Amino acid sequence: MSYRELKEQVFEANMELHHRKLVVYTWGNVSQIDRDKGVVAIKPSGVAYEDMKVDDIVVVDLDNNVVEGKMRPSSDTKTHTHLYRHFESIGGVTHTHSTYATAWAQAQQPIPCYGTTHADYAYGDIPVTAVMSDEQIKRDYEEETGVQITDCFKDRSPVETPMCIIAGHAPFTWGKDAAQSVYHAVVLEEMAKMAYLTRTLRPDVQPLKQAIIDKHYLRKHGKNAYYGQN
Ligand SMILES: O=C(CO)[C@@H](O)[C@@H](O)COP(=O)(O)O
Repeated sequence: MSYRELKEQVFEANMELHHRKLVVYTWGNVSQIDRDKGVVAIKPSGVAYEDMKVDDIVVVDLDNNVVEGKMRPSSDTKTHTHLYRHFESIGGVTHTHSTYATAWAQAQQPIPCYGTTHADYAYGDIPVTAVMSDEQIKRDYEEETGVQITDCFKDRSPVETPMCIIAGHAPFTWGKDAAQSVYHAVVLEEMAKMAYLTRTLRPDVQPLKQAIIDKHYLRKHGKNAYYGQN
């Protein structure tokens, strides 16, 4: 894929985030990797979605050096590249400050799987990172954000749970490409809203029983999946 094609896909994915009303002003970013070339295209930092153009998308390598582009890349670039280096199957990453997912992040609570809408997309709860230490914040904040995320996935699959919420901050989602990572950001926001409403209606509600989680997740994503047409 040419840099131009990669930048166009990343631009479209960023615009989809805006179109879905998951970002206000500049509060989010989407990237996509070309693993053959070892480069990532990402939104420029601090540019309003209304003003952004394809040529503003910045291409960086996996060590965060700018390879192409006149603008400074997203301030969260190091988190994105950390995820690409550690989750080898992913091709796109999205970060938003969408309201309900961010509320769970600020409450520093994982999002429990209360229903089948959630189980259709993520296998179990949505993990929340640990709160960063002062030392980590000083060391390399954006890289450490990535470390906090990958630490949550030592015992779980980033394919089965393509999303995480960052304590005190906001969500990150990922997928096979930029478009799918945005799709997961939209899904996460709906899941977070439903979970919030569920717990508000019934504070002592328990997570969905495992057999139903298994049924819903696996009928859509398991090796014998039968949901949809593929
Ligand atoms: O998390 C934050 C701000 O808290 C950032 O993701 C958000 O403002 C977007 O930053 P960039 O414009 O991508 O540098």
